[in-house]
Amino acid sequence: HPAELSMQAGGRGPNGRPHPRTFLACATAESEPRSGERAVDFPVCVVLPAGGTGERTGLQTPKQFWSFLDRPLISYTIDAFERVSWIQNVVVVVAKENVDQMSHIVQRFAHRKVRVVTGGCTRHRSISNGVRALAEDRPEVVIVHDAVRPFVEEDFLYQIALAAKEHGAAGAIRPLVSTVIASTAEGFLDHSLERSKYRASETPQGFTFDVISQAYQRCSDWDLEFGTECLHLALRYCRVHAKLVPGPPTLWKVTYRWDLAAADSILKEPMLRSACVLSGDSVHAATLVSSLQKAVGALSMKLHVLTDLSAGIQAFLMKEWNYIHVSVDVCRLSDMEALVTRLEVEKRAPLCPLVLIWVHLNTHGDQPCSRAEGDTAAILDLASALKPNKLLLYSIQLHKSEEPELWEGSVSKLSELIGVLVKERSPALVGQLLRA
Ligand SMILES: Nc1ccn([C@@H]2O[C@H](COP(=O)(O)OP(=O)(O)OP(=O)(O)O)[C@@H](O)[C@H]2O)c(=O)n1
Ligand SMILES: O=C(CO)[C@H](O)[C@H](O)COP(=O)(O)O
Repeated sequence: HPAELSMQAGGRGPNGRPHPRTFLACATAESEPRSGERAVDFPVCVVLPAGGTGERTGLQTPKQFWSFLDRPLISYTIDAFERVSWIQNVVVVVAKENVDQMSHIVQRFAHRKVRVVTGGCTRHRSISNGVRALAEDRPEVVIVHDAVRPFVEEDFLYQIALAAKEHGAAGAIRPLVSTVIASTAEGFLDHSLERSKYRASETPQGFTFDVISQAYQRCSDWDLEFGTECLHLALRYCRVHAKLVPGPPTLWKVTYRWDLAAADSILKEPMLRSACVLSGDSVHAATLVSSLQKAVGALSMKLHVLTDLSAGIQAFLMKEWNYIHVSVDVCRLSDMEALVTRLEVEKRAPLCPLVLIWVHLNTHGDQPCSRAEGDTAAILDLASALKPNKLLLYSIQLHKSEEPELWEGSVSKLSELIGVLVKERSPALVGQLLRA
């Protein structure tokens, strides 16, 4: 016997389609300053050079505008600075032809500390323009950070800011991965450097405002054209020996095409680890969730189970990237809409798309559930309306078999599907009915 799935539509427009929803355009929950971090007690501003073309990626789109989960790379980097409460302004330097695009990104992702400035034809010229734009602010310290290094952490920025204030300049370093050698004009080995004595210079780098602005005022056109190192300008033109601070490997610069793939997987990694399950209080749902806990454990995923949408769950709703809503036998569209409304209020302009998986558990009969054509269309409608708002709604149906082997197989399939949906976050599959 097919299960009795009743869909009760709610919150629909005159044409029967769900009302389009709009997230509030305000600061992201992810951008709120984290409490408990150490704060510097002097003014710090940031220059993000983002005026390059990204030639080495071989792509038409400059890498800083390459999209990850529907958000450009530059926006992740900006977010890493905006969430630091003691950073005042972020000057983003872009090529003239990208100023409009950048302003649109600032608006779309509700960046609130950003000023957009036009760059130059080399990295040094772009940074120099960015520093000049801070002349009126005259912060104590200026942090310079490549826009294409999105994974910088607050704790490391704190170390750089403090060292810059104390020593005039400071920069991140990493061990070299290859030995540096010099070649003769004919292409033969001339000499090699003793690798343990050298370090790779990375960003962030910090400078007192006076040091960085004087360095750029005094340096030559040759430096601006061919130089690659701000710390060198501080040494050469201000006699400041920068303090070198060992940084984490995640500071690496997106340079080649495969770096884009690495960035994509690092950005998605935290989203794979957990999901918030709204199970209701039915015994069948509890059985499903307990079996599912074990199955997703194999994917190194944890489930936080909540039995209803009542108060006290705000913390979970805010933190999570993935939600699983379990309905047993009766699937009410209005329940799903209540959850969606709650998520929209709690998450506000999420950094990345949220995954919402609606699990329909059928406990009647021995056949997989079927659904009337209209019900499937209603879910598809709701999912399409939510997609532009970064809520990806999927649905999976499964049958509660009394045969342990069949039941185990279904739960294992369900866990596999959840793993894939959470990992891929594919807009193409929203609203589709999957079967476990
Ligand atoms: N005229 C330039 C050139 C580079 N940059 C920025 O400097 C950072 C580091 O430079 P790099 O990795 O060399 O970027 P691209 O110059 O874009 O890359 P490529 O050399 O492959 O073209 C990047 O954020 C880049 O946008 C800049 O602001 N202005
Ligand atoms: O690490 C850096 C600072 O020292 C810069 O990112 C690096 O110098 C940029 O150089 P290029 O644009 O040639 O990659």
